[in-house]
Amino acid sequence: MALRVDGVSVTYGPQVAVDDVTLEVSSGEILALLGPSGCGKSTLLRAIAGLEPVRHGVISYDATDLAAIPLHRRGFGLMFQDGMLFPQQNVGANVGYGLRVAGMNKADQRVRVLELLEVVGLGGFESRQVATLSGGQAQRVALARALAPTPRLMLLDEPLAALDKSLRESLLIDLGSILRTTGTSAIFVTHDQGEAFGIADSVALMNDGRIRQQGAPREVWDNPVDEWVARFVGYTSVLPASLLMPYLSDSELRTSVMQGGDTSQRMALRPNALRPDPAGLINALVQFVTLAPDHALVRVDVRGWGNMTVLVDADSAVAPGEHITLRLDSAGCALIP
Ligand SMILES: Nc1ncnc2c1ncn2[C@@H]1O[C@H](COP(=O)(O)OP(=O)(O)OP(=O)(O)O)[C@@H](O)[C@H]1O
Repeated sequence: MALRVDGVSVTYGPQVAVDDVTLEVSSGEILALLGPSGCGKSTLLRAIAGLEPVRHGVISYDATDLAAIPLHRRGFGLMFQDGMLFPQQNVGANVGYGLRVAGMNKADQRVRVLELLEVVGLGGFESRQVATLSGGQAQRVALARALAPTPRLMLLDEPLAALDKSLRESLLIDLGSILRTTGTSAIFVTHDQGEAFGIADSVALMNDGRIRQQGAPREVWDNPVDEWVARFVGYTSVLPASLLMPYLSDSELRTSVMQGGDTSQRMALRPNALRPDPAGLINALVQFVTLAPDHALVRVDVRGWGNMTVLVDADSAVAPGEHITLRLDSAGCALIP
């Protein structure tokens, strides 16, 4: 066990920014804290860091309450969207900051700085001025600086948000592999689903200050606990299960629906839940088509169901105004409890 957040609330005046949150990060685990803008992710991270007072609840590390322990003695590394490097210092001095503060001797500092620059792929950069770095290089320096004192937990607040898409993708992979090879536990705050699911062992979905669901990425994808979570993780429609029952071929899912026995049961559908099929029994009218290099998303209207999104192969030509038939594929369906 490592970090435990137990019933924690944080308020700004009358506003409750973090509302009774409980979560755990075990040793070596990467937890992604995912949610829309303003849901309270940064506030929770700042409370864990010791930058925000906790109104209710307890934050502890290895069963020690952190309430009386200030930021610099918690042993946590911090990294933000803007690396906040010290502009007057060169790269080596930036990376060595935490080591100087900890009183490490000069020779050991130098060894550690060079080692960390290698880890983040910036070997040979120690004398460079911060102002001459690209955005991606600056974030690598910020990562090296945070990792240098061997933090027991890294707190990362949207560390890639200021970078362009392709750099974000490659740095995400590097970041994940650096955290894993150094065995560093981490909380990674993001509003980007792809980032969260791409890096994390566990994902906590937050909305309105509360954790709505926490679990392994696959578990959250396959078993969203409610409609909000379902839509947030990419389900595009939610319909009464009774409407879909006649088209479900998967016997296990049919049994679950029947066992639920409750006529208000709902089912969430991803775009891959509906597949074009000449023998399909669901009639749909194509409204518009959005092309991507390897697939297309087709907006259709199904009578009684409303607008639905359908995933089709990039080379299967469908056009607005066309009538097509679809079948229901249980692989893209989830029953909402
Ligand atoms: N210092 C502050 N004073 C007052 N209200 C604040 C303060 N910081 C944040 N808030 C409010 O608390 C709520 C949560 O903000 P927070 O920054 O934690 O959200 P977030 O999920 O990190 O959002 P984003 O992804 O946009 O950064 C918001 O409604 C915000 O306006």
